[in-house]
Amino acid sequence: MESMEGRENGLMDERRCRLVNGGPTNPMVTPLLTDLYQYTMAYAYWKAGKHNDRAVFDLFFRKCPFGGEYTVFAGLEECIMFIANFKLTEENISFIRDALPSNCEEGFLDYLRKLDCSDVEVYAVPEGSVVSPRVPLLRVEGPIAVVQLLETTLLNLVNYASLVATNAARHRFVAGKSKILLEFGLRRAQGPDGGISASKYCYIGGFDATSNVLAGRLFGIPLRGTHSHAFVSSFMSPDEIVYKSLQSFDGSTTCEDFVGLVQTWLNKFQWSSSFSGTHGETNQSELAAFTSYALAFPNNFLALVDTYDVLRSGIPNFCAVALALSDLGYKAVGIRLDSGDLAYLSCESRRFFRAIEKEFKVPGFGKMCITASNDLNEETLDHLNKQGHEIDAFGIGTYLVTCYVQAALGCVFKLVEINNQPRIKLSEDVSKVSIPCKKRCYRLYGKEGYPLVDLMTGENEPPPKVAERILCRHPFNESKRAYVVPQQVVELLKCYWSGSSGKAREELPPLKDIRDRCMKQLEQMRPDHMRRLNPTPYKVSVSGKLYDFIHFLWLNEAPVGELQ
Ligand SMILES: Nc1ncnc2c1ncn2[C@@H]1O[C@H](COP(=O)(O)OP(=O)(O)OP(=O)(O)O)[C@@H](O)[C@H]1O
Ligand SMILES: O=P(O)(O)OC[C@H]1O[C@H](OP(=O)(O)OP(=O)(O)O)[C@H](O)[C@@H]1O
Ligand SMILES: O=C(O)c1cccnc1
Ligand SMILES: [Mg+2]
Repeated sequence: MESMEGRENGLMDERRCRLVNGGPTNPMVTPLLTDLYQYTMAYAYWKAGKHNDRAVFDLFFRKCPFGGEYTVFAGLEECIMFIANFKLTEENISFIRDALPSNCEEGFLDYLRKLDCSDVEVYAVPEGSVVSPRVPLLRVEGPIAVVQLLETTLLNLVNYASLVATNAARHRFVAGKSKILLEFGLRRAQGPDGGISASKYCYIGGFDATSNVLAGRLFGIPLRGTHSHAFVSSFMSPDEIVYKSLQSFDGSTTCEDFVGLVQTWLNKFQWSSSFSGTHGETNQSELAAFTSYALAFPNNFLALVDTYDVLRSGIPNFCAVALALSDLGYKAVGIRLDSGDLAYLSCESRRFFRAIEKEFKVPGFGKMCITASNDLNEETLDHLNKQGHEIDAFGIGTYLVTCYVQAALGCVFKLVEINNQPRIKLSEDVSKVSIPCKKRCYRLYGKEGYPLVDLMTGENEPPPKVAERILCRHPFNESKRAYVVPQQVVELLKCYWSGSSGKAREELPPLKDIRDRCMKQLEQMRPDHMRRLNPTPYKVSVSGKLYDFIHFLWLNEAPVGELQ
């Protein structure tokens, strides 16, 4: 399916420059896109003279979405652009003044006037990485009042991005590498930002293209599309077609009556022994629509074949037009099925295409691209695979972009250290206890090249070394521990923002590189972590030293109960 051909419109570099200078994609991403309590806390920190206390926060999630054991991290570029451009305007400041209680001191407004992220540092896992619960995706360090003000916006930028990228990756996993995946969700997405974000992050997660024109413009994502039922049903009869001539592909001849040529082909099916009985009269208004589309796009002809009757009308009509094009040296692209039993209809369509290739000696006709759409999701892709089908490309909208199976990822932003003092957040629910300290995080790989475990250590602990045995402990379950001899050690958190400190930081890569990273990392995962049913949990652990410290702090902070 080549219509509206994938245009890698070379915008990637231009886009990056625009972003660096212009800030996040969505102009609503400003310091006011936050919860009120971030400003009330900032005021209270300021009032207590504590606003410049040095804080470290971790942004992480607690459980992989969709019942899986992997998550794709996305949204980092937008976070860094937000931080780089974090500055309150006078208008913002006067709005905050009105939003806070009237007894708040004016001095706070002067403080807000000078506020930016020049004293903030962000360490993050590279965007497009496969990540696991509890491991910080971002570690944000800086004056507590400023970092507190970043919380909601950073969570907003990471939560949906990572959820939908993971959803896309899961659809890719079920569809298989060889299939074309098209994101068709804009009309069903949760508002304009939902639509644009879905297109960007589904591309990272492994989709090939989008129908969303603005996403193509903004991010250089390949654009693809077919046509709708409205186009088909807008035609009444072939008599409507006024401009009937079509030049051959090589420009050497002109067919003055392309409509007639199509009709000749349709008649041939009726007389051919191979096709007799497969169809009677086809729908003439549909034939008119297909013929018109071919006249408009002779190089990119495809047809939505389910408006009237796929096998009795859509397919023979499509084939008649495709064969007429073939007479003039053009190669049709294929069909789209948007209703009915997609497995059955795709197999029958393929059978018809192959029969035509054989009967009329048109090489390649049997390989015509079959696209399917209509409420597709991971589950239906899996069912289609089990039944056997002949679909080459899937157009997926609603279930993909709305993340129908799971509404949110549940990333949180927790204080782990203040003025070099580690902090812990306790909970009755062990999975909600935060892991204290400014940490370093590593991915340890085993002999077979698979990642074995993600390991968190204290900041000043020596890093794990290749071929050296290291104890990895479950952060909360005493009995779960293992020695690991890594064959490769990769540090996960890298510096992406260093304020005005001059410290070296990572470049923000083009979207295509982020997508490549994602594809590569997903391929590297051990297959049992990836399976849809009861996947093996991927291990996330802490060093022995960090384990001891967590439990020391836990006992220190938790009040001892008294039984009466
Ligand atoms: N072979 C198949 N196996 C499993 N699910 C399928 C198969 N073929 C289609 N589906 C799914 O079944 C559902 C059919 O939905 P529905 O009955 O609403 O559509 P339809 O009647 O085919 O088309 P429409 O109402 O849009 O004309 C869709 O979610 C589709 O993705
Ligand atoms: O089904 P989705 O995964 O959301 O994919 C996008 C859908 O949008 C289009 O039609 P639309 O749904 O607007 O109308 P139709 O289904 O009635 O043809 C298209 O034909 C798909 O069916
Ligand atoms: O191009 C298409 O076929 C398309 C685009 C959006 C939604 N449904 C279909
Ligand atoms: Mg639909």
